[in-house]
Amino acid sequence: MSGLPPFEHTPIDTIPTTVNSIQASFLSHKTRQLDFRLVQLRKLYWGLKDNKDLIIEACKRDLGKSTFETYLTEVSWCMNDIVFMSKNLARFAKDEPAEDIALTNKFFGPRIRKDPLGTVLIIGAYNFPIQLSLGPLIGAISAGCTAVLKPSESSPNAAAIMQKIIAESLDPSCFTVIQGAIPETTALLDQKWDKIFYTGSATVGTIIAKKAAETLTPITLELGGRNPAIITKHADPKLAARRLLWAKTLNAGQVCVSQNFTLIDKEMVPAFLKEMKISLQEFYPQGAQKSPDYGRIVNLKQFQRLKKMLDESRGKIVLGGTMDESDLFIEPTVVQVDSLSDSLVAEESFGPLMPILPVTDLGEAIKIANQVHETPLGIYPFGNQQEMEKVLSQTRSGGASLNDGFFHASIPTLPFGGVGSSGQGAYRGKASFEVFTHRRSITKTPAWIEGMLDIRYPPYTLKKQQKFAGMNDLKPDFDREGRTIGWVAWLRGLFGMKGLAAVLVAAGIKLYLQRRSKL
Ligand SMILES: NC(=O)c1ccc[n+]([C@@H]2O[C@H](COP(=O)([O-])OP(=O)(O)OC[C@H]3O[C@@H](n4cnc5c(N)ncnc54)[C@H](O)[C@@H]3O)[C@@H](O)[C@H]2O)c1
Ligand SMILES: CC1=C(/C=C/C(C)=C/C=C/C(C)=C/C=C/C=C(C)/C=C/C=C(C)/C=C/C=C(\C)C=O)C(C)(C)CCC1
Repeated sequence: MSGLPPFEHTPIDTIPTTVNSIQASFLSHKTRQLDFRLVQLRKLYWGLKDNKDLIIEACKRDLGKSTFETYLTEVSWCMNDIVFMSKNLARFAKDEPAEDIALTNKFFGPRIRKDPLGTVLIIGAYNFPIQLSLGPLIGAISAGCTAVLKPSESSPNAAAIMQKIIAESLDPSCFTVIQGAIPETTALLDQKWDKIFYTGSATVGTIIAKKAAETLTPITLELGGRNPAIITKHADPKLAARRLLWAKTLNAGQVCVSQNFTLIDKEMVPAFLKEMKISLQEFYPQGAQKSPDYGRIVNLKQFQRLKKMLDESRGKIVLGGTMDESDLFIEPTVVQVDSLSDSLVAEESFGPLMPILPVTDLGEAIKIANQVHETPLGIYPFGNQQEMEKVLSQTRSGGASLNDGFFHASIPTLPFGGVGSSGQGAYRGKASFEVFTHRRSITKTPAWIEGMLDIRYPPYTLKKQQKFAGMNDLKPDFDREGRTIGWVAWLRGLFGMKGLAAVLVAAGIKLYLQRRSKL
């Protein structure tokens, strides 16, 4: 008896009614109250704390995740997220004075109200089943939305324990879990949502985006990888090996942001492989399969997909390579490949396979990185400062870690998301609140100002137009060639100043600003 609840598909015919009632709760306005949101968040915190051991057990069963990794990346991750939100929510939710408002418009008190988007659907992925489902849910609760969560059916124990925690901790009229796979998700997508937040593959992301487009439903898509690491000849091979091995062994490489392939200067290959071997031995002295720290592939289907990728590779296995289907175990495996079309480079592995492709120089590495995936989720250059800056300035990606594998993604309050085909929208920290929030622009026109507003009403006259232009038109600080014009020309344009007067005033302003910046 583990105490883990069973995973049970939600009957499909109940889905429309459930969604209707969650929508009705949004329209009851109770989630708009800040106190209500805070209480929900705090109850979820205690629900997680009280069920910590069951979550650890669930992730062990679903993914062979170690207690350490489940604690770090799932339980403590979400609990910290809640404490952070609870401490900052009042600040995030407060009306903001609008930025960049001209003096004449200040009278109308322009401000930004943070409105909840409404009723949202959150669809989770299997690899970090708790974090990738509850992270967005914490954002939705904070923003004042009501929500339905559809966890991944591929991590059924984690899905079931989340359902229990949510049912016991949160207001069931506002937040609920629907369990299931494609049929249940399809039934959910047939409902009208105010936002869909999806984490998973680009293939399913496309299905979601098409469905959402039918009703102009906004979406956030957190999609997949094919992320490059780049090692130049100036990199430290020991650091690169250790850090990239970590990024591919956490959760047995089932991490959307881990490197999918490594482009390595050919001079560095022997040193890098030597250090990789040492690091692997240090991480798992008795071998990865015997280590309690190393996870398993989520299911047989994914195991066989990874095996096929390795079998079809024309590369040479230089480290690891053992597999055990009965245990869903795949050893951390480094394969030296010689072509971009190799099965290990062409597809996202989402497992502990580490192809390395030798290149002649950084220029070639950047060219290949851009060719394989124009906009990956992450990019990981190792080299000197100049080389890493060059990688940043000549590539695009959702995020980047210099001199590391996906460090940026392990900082919980840094906005996280893809770009282009690796996703759209970002969350975590304040961004989790914002992604479920509409920034509603508001003004209030005072009654007493009516006399001054006269110029906006017909009948229109040239005099009214000139008055409006005098008040409203901005003076350009650029000339007809697109060049920024200096202080002297700008003052001349602004005040009609002539020659020496403009030069003197400009010099005076410049001197004043220089002195102030020194203070
Ligand atoms: N960017 C991120 O934050 C992030 C995080 C984790 C995983 N991923 C990506 O997700 C992929 C692996 O995760 P996965 O296998 O759980 O993804 P997946 O796309 O197979 O499944 C994700 C979710 O979509 C649902 N789903 C699957 N097929 C569907 C269909 N035809 N119609 C409607 N819904 C459907 C599933 O039930 C599940 O809840 C990888 O590509 C990985 O890179 C991205
Ligand atoms: C201790 C001192 C210092 C600081 C040390 C620091 C900052 C150590 C950091 C350790 C880290 C970052 C450990 C790793 C944690 C890994 C985590 C949290 C992994 C998270 C994985 C995630 C979120 C996966 C996501 C997956 C997704 C989205 C898709 O699949 C100094 C340096 C300050 C000095 C004093 C001592």
